[in-house]
Amino acid sequence: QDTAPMPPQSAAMAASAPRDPALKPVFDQFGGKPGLVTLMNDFMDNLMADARTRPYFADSDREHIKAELVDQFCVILDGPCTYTGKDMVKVHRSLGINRAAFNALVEDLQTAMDKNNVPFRAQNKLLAKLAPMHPAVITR
Ligand code: HEM
Repeated sequence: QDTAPMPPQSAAMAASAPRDPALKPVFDQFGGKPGLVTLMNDFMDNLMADARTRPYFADSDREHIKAELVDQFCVILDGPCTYTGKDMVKVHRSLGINRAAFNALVEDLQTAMDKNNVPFRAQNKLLAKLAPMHPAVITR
């Protein structure tokens, strides 16, 4: 069908994929949008304290990234937000990110979620949505 909607091809589109209403309780377990703001502060602190990830973020606009991440994760968790940030492929393609750096970032996110008492199952729901994005982010 020429008019059939295309399925998401990659993480580039995942943030704009159809929302999943089953995730609404998970959004609440993250503390809603205020919870995501706090989470992203801790997440970025972890990324900057981690020698594996710090080099990527040291010269970036970290306040801007945090704000975009709040909106993006809010959308992923079916919260009342809109992601207006850049395309995932375009943002990451010149950064030379490998699987080790990706895994390090996920660990730093998990540590931040633990600190914010996000229930383990809710953590896994988010991580399950992020994992398929790796082809958009990893370039080497
Ligand atoms: C699923 C994994 C990831 C997601 C969902 C994600 C999401 C994002 C978002 C939403 C932005 C902001 C986009 C904008 O400015 O409009 C961003 C920027 C950025 N991300 Fe990621 N990211 C991921 C993985 C990574 C990894 C593994 C690294 C490096 C270790 C990384 C490094 C960066 C950097 C340095 C920027 C800023 C780029 C710039 O300002 O030019 N990201 N990311």
